[in-house]
Amino acid sequence: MTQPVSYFPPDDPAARYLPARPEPIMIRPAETALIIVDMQNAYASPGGYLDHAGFDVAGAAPVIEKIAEATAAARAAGMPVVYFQNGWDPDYVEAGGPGSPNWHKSNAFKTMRRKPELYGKLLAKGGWDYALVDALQPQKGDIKVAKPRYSAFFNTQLDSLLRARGIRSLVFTGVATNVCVESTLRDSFHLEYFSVVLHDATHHAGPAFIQEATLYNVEKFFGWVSSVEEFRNALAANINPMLTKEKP
Ligand SMILES: NC(=O)N/C=C\C(=O)O
Repeated sequence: MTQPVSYFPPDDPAARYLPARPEPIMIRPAETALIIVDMQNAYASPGGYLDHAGFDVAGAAPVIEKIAEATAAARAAGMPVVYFQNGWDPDYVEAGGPGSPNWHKSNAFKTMRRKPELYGKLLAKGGWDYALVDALQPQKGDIKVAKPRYSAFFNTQLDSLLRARGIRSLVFTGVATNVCVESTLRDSFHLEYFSVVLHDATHHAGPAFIQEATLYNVEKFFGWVSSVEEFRNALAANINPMLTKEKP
């Protein structure tokens, strides 16, 4: 067994050994949150914002199933589940207007300028596009974070909500790997969280190489990369393998 990264004694009985790249990492379920990034119709459904903007969303369907699996495993382990929802009020005041780079760079705004009939629909709170996909609905007690920009740590209560629960590790799923997942994960690194991406529970916006680019960045610079199966197995194990005689 490869020596894992750990911020606590790795033979803690409450800890779980999560295989990951570039090395395994120990997580304590009670100090870990499962993060579900922007699984809204906008990003994961045909007819949503990304689809209108010309991105291929076909890969989102298997990701929805994988996130459901990861969520069930997290719930069974007593791990908090956090849902992000990206967007703005229906008048787009929160989007910033021409004084904000968001108004110029957002592909939702570019699309609405090209197709004015979509104005007030894309990523507008209260609408279908903004809503979370039916298959991934929060349950009572889950944490919901509405975010107005790519990083969920910006202009939200996310950091306080996590710190108040003693969360030290984050496990990321959702869309888009290279935009909101990566932006939030980068900020999490600077805020001293240990972050893992479940690669098969994320989908990118853009060409296939950009998924690999983000996973490379995470593995090399900002965190760890694992899979839903490894996450499920780690949580299902009822004994910390670092306690056994086989430990390195
Ligand atoms: N959730 C995301 O990664 N969003 C990406 C693009 C956008 O919101 O315009």
